Amino acid sequence: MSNNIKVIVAGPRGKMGTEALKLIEKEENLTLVACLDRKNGGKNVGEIDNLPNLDAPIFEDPEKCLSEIEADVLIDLTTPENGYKHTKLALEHGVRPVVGTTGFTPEQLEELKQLAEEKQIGAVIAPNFAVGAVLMMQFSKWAAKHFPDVEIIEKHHDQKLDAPSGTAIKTAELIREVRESHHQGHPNETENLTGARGADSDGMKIHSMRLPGLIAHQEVVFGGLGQTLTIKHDSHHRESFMSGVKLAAEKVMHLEVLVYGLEHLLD
Ligand SMILES: NC(=O)C1=CN([C@@H]2O[C@H](COP(=O)(O)OP(=O)(O)OC[C@H]3O[C@@H](n4cnc5c(N)ncnc54)[C@H](OP(=O)(O)O)[C@@H]3O)[C@@H](O)[C@H]2O)C=CC1
Ligand SMILES: O=C(O)C1=N[C@H](C(=O)O)C[C@H](O)C1
Repeated sequence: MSNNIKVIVAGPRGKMGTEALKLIEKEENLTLVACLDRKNGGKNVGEIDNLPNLDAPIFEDPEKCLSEIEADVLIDLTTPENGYKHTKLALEHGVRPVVGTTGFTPEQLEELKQLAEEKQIGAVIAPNFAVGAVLMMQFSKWAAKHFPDVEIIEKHHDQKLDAPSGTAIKTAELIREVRESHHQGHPNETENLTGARGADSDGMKIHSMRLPGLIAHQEVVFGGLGQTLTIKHDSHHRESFMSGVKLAAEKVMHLEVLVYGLEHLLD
């Protein structure tokens, strides 16, 4: 374990960013050296209402932040567009990105992977930092070997920007590694209301629900002759993601490539 990891957090006022600051506040081996926000530039974290009382400057300009601050890791919990820009800039400045932000395109992921390889800098992009969710995805991959007919139902709070969730996309990708590509349902089925059958990923269906009161939940439902199997995970609180964020911040210090998914860091 690295002793003192100097961390920049992007998106500190967000739901996840604030939770990440609380994590850093209580972990002795993590030190907050700056935050990247889209307001409050020039202020100190400790001055901002509802944020932990941590002593670190806030920057609005990512280039300035990464040039002026000596940091080991950038934890990004922002939006797809900004998260991608921050990750790229961090790699260019030799700062290891730990990215929870979802909604990157496959092309962006590939570009970031190549950049990390070129710079020989570790990076972690994890669509879900909750260990239970990682297990749910791995169990689903196993189940899909035996049950090739599967639908994914992901349920999130109604402030979420991207659909389907990064977790649902990653689950479908893992299932695709073992499932023979085929259309599901009746070959002549019609949608009398557009979208009724959900999004299509290689014949698998993905359904996205957005409601107040939800946090982050997913069910992977497999159907076989005379039986169904449901693999389900619920994050009831954003604390559920923080042990994964900590693990990623520690492990990324020893990586020289980009890894996509927390499963690559778990024993
Ligand atoms: N990997 C995982 O385990 C998890 C990933 N996520 C993902 O993390 C991301 C954040 O989620 P969540 O915290 O719920 O979202 P929030 O909307 O609560 O937080 C996002 C924060 O990012 C800020 N922001 C936007 N653009 C910038 C920028 N250019 N520079 C600095 N800050 C910026 C926003 O500022 P403002 O308030 O001004 O809009 C906001 O405070 C999402 O992509 C989500 O899918 C979420 C949960 C778990
Ligand atoms: O936006 C969220 O809240 C979450 N986003 C991630 C995703 O898109 O999968 C992880 C988790 O589901 C919460």
